[in-house]
Amino acid sequence: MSTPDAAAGAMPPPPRPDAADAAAMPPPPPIPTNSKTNPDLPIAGARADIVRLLREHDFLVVVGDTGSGKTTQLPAYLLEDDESRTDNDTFAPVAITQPRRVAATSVSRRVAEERAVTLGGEEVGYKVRFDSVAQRATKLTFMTDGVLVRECVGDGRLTKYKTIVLDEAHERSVDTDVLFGLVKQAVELRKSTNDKLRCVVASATLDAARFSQYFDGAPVLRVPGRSHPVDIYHSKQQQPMTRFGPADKRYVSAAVDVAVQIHKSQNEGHILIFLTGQDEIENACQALRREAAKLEDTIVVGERGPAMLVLPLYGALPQEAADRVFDAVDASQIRKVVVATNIAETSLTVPGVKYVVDPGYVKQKGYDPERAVASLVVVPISKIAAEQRAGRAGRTEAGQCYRLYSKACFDAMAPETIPEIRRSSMASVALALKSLRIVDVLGFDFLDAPDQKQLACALLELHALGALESHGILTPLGHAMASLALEPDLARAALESVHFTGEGTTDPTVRNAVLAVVAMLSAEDVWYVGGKASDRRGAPSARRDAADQLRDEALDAHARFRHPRGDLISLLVVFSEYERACRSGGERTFARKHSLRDRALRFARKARDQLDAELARCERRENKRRRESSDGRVDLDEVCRALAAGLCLNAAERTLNDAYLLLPSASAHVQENKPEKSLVRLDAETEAPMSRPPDHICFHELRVNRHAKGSFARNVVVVDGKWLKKCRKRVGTADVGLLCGKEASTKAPVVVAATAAAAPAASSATAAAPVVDSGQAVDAARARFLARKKQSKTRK
Ligand SMILES: Nc1ncnc2c1ncn2[C@@H]1O[C@H](COP(=O)(O)OP(=O)(O)OP(=O)(O)O)[C@@H](O)[C@H]1O
Repeated sequence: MSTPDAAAGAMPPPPRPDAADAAAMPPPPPIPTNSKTNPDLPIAGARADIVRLLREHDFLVVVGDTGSGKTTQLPAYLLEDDESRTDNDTFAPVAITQPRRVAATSVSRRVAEERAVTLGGEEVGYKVRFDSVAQRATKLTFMTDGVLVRECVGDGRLTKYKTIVLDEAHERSVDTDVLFGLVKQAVELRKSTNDKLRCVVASATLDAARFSQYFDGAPVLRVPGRSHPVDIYHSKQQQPMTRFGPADKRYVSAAVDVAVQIHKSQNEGHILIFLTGQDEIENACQALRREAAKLEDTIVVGERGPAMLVLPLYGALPQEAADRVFDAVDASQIRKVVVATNIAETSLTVPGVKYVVDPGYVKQKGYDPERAVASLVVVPISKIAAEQRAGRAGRTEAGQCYRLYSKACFDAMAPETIPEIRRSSMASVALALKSLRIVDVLGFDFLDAPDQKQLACALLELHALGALESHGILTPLGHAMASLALEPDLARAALESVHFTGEGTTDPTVRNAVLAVVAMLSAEDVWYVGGKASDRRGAPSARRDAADQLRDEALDAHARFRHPRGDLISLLVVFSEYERACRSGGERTFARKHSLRDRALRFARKARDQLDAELARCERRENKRRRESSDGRVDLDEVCRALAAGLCLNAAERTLNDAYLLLPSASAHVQENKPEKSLVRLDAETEAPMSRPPDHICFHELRVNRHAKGSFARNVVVVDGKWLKKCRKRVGTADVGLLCGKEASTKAPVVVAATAAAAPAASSATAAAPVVDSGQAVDAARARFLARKKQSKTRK
């Protein structure tokens, strides 16, 4: 079927998906007279087409310019159409996915405002990780992709909903890509029933033909027109790039300078600056505040313009801090300067933003499958991202976008962002798919099949962590891991702390301690070190001395928390002392006094409470009883042992010169090109409290430090070699073919062949068969035998 491509608004009338159908089409449903939608937005012209096409097709692709009204208006059209109908064929409840929590919360608030209803009532709500403001019957629920993926885990047919709107589909996070396949499957499952599920895929910029083809030849509706025009200015200079990202951080000071210039010379209107991460943002905020203070001092009486209000916005910010960005202010008195990561790139409307400053970089997740380590790298953005950023300036009035890169540089940008699934750890993706009973994960219907090698490694990791049987079925432990809102390694640690798979009762002090560590790892970095890193290197000596002093003071303040058993236990000490401070009402001063990040502590506390409830559900299912702790003291051996069970695939042992040698990853036995032996070191702060370097460590993160020329294990915990041996006993014993529910073959391992990434999913999975040593061969044969036995039992 060819792709129908419709247009709305000022364009010629949309060609129908099929001419014969069009002739027989019923007239478009009338727009309710009491509509609470905005008739002035470009999407309003396409309203009738949206409703009609969605009644006729299971899938609809809507491509509309940024600000045309896809996010806020389209779901409301579906709701109002329901209200004007008398039959039972309704669109609501509708789930609308957003790539990020700040988008889900702020957009739902906007829609509730437009509809003059209370957020969290029957009409509009939101659900994000660790926070749900919605009822079961809420008709329009905005949620992150991740939340909907997790709902699919519990209900593969998504029976709660009648329509799914996959918004910002171009963002291509792992969750979005998984959702494409899951929603497609749910629509298929409900196709032949009278409880149809429909799906709208919406974006400002996506390859409509590819999406249409993937979603069963869905019609494509184009909605041209922005709410307001945006003038774009390019810089004449080119930022030098290296293999590791921009050559220096000049773009941060350049962005600050441009914002200050705008503030001094331009009319009212808020400014939005895009930077790559929290540290950069906090540094830029400090610089902007310094500039604002200087301006205040030099302003001539009577010439005072609006004062600058500098606000950060990044993913790890707690809700209240993020909310400040959206608070209404009098623009004649205050000019907001919001310094944000790319979380402000899609869906968000910061009312009154008129100027966007875009240096053209983003921090992206990368993944090194050889060492099974995730990393973050700063890379140039794609054209799509640049357009989205510019789009933020024209939301509530005409705007301007200042690109700190040349037009030539823009022309050279990649057209779209590489999907996250192509550059991240697949462990949680594979776990989610397995918990949906998708056995042949390598054959899953992805829009873009991820790297087969990474996916195969993820399966091996999950098997090594005890989440998968050798024939690819999820173990009870794996099911429990999938039900926790955590990465598989941390979920494993949490479940180990309650002896999920073992005998005995749970020691609540150990359980709570592990949960505290896991919650702290889910928050932003708690250790706050004042002074800019760039000031400590190569700055004039006075600035360097001041920065060094700030840093030393912070490290001194942190030293009291540092524990000889490693950073993870130090985090536990911080958390416990913070809790004590909260109980005595001293939480407000605690962070400042000890040079810690208050937001991280508050976030961790909330995350711990949520995890506590989730883990309690698992314990109830397992019928675990809690033992009364005799004296309330935490058995740190048990805490470290539980953490080791989760992090055992990130483990290293000491070599003679106090460097640490990484233990083989779960997939090392099937690697065709064996990875180089990798040495890592400990940070000075981790090492300081230890009387001697430990023999074995596990870690949560590995950082490559280009200045110190080496890799450093971060968030380390000291573990016992015996524990590691026990937790790692499944490492290297699995067969990827079997893990995908197929027969193991004795041929070479497809998973790591140089051509594996390019091979189509299904065929590579069929052929997959790791090379195994004789011990592993026996295990694999036994697994095959058990799988066959199980199959024949099922047949009987
Ligand atoms: N919080 C808000 N305050 C003021 N106006 C808003 C707000 N949210 C949305 N709007 C208005 O509604 C318009 C449509 O917003 P909406 O988010 O629905 O557009 P969109 O097409 O989804 O854009 P994008 O593709 O950028 O997400 C905006 O351009 C803006 O004019």
